[in-house]
Amino acid sequence: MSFEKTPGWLDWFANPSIPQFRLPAGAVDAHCHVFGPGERFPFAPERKYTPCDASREQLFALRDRLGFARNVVVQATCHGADNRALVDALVHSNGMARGVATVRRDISDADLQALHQAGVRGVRFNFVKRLVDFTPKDELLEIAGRIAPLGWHVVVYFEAADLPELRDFFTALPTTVVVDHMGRPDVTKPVDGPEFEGFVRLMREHTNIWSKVTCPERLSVTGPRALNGERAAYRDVVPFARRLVEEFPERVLWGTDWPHPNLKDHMPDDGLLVDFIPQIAPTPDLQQKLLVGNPMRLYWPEEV
Ligand SMILES: O=C(O)/C=C(\C=C(/O)C(=O)O)C(=O)O
Repeated sequence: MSFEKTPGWLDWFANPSIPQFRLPAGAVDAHCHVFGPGERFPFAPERKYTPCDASREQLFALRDRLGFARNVVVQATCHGADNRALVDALVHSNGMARGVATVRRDISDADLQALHQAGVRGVRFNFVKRLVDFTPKDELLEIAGRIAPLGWHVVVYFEAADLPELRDFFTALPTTVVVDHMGRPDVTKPVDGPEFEGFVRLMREHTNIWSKVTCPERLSVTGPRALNGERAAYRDVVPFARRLVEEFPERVLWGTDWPHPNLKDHMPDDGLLVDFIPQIAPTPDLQQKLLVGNPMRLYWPEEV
């Protein structure tokens, strides 16, 4: 079956630069996806976008080029709750990839066990309206109750404006909760303004809540333009990510978000994204926790 990409779709960056920042040994790309290939793993009928293909082989080649050792592959909404492409990537990673799946309330215990065997260690609850249809909170709580005994966690993706309405639901979850992309803050607002302060307070008051300090390319208004010839970019996102890294050094994760779905104005050079890391995690200790210690504790606890 062939699929026509959403009009205007931006394909992932074909020839990413080698980062100047040398990743620590054992670094984990803790947020990335695989798309199909559609011929082998059809995209879900209920999807809100149709991407290009982005195979496990291409993901692992990027991993090696950038200097990562491991991946956490997150189910993309274009595959709905059909986790076959994700599982295929995990079982062909020689144990170097773990996964975050999307499941529905009717999934059997046997299928949950099979996902665990393949390397899945979490489920994703997506609240971004342009990506998914509404799922009742009671269904999500039921799923969370079923995956908690497996030692899994819940990854949540939402728009900042929706946090007030979602806060009580997040704090009721019986697992570790990992927030995608810092809850998508409006970086044109002050980093110590009421909006982001609300997110920081959520993490401060609930030590089971983590955040990915990812996707400057999605959040930035200043964009990828480097300053004075430096390779640094997305400078307006730095204060937000750096605040979380410095205040919660044991509860942050980083990932490329390759192959970068639904970007509209540019496609980032993944090597440039890696060079963004020292700006938000300015010391070797913070980099070690962000890139190795924290993701290993969450996804490979048996090896820690
Ligand atoms: O890749 C991301 O994390 C962000 C996006 C898409 C998804 O997460 C997805 O389709 O699962 C987005 O903002 O469009």
